[in-house]
Amino acid sequence: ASVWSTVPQGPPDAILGITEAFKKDSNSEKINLGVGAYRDDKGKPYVLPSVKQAEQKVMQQNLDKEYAGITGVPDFTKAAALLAYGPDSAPLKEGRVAITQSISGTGALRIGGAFLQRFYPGAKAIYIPTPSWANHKAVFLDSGLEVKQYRYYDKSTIGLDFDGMVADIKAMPKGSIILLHACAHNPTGVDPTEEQWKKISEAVKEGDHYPFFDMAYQGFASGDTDKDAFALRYFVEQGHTPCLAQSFAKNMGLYGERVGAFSIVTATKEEKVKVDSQVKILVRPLYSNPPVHGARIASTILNDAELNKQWLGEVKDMAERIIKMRALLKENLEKLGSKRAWNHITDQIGMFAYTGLTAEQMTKLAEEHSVYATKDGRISVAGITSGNVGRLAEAIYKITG
Ligand SMILES: Cc1[nH+]cc(COP(=O)(O)O)c(CN[C@@H](CCC(=O)O)C(=O)O)c1O
Repeated sequence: ASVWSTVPQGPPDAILGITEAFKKDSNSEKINLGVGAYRDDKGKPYVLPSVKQAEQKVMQQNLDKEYAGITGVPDFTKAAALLAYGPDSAPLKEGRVAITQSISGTGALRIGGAFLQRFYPGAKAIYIPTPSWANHKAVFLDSGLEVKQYRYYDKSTIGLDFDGMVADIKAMPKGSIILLHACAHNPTGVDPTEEQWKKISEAVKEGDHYPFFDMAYQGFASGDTDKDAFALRYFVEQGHTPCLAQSFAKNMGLYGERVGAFSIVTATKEEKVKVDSQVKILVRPLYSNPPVHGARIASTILNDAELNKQWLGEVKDMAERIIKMRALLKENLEKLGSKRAWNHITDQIGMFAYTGLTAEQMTKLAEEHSVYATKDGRISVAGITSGNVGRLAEAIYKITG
């Protein structure tokens, strides 16, 4: 038999597989609400003008193509840490934040998972919300961690199961690792309020748990990068020493450039130096050092006052377009006479709306109406345009009434 004759056929990716199905559909009116990637009101991918300008600035510098250091472009990682933790962050000012560039958010999560597997003094298990991003479980299992779950989403209210979440945090063995979506929870779009975050911080501290923040949408949720970093910064102010995965895929539209960062808040500068050394030892055999182009673009935007201001405006515009599409979809469904309550569509925040539709209904949406989205009922609101929202509402109404 051939050497690979025993390789089994694997299933298509829950999220990226939707785009494949979408591409195969010849219906000119087809709508792709699958992958969480921003689209403009014409349904086209959007390269931010600030990114185009930053890229031109980078090209004009005629930089070389030498290897970056293992932890990447320093001007990028410094600026990424400042964006996340904020100018008033004590650990940042005291030089206690270890940070490395990563292959976008996924790479940051993977470095984090592997680092925790190697050095976390407690149980090598991570608790992720129910539900969570479809790739979280695989990233952490492949990092060698056990993956457990905590209650997060309440199907009956299509909102946060706050009591369940806090009860589960309190029930976790002391010193457990807990993954928290910093803002714009994927796939539900349901975020804790600031008051609820404060209680979650207390529960995490009570259990001496270790918080791992995944911030893939900073700026993209509310349109304000400081507001979207509230949970992370509050936890740090409360004395937690979290680690953080950052992605610039969505808020800078750098999806394919793979720009991200992984950081760890340490207790002292000495500890930070040791942690840095072990992150380098972990990254070197993984991919040695990261791609420089996307990081140079992001660094140019973050470090140039003019471009940074322009970028913040563009992120706000993207967030606002999504918020508008939420309202339009709800309006259209109500206009059609739908008997269902759709306020969750506008109450939710960030890239996704968790519709509450069943897997069968999502399959029908695709097969009968050429509307493509993930089977869990999540739709990427960014795929909605003023041109297709009417047809989308009709399709949903025909299926749900
Ligand atoms: C919560 C979360 N964390 C990390 C990532 C990783 O992103 P990146 O920086 O590109 O590695 C994503 C992207 N998830 C959307 C994009 C497609 C994907 O699944 O990947 C999505 O859920 O559609 C997330 O939604």
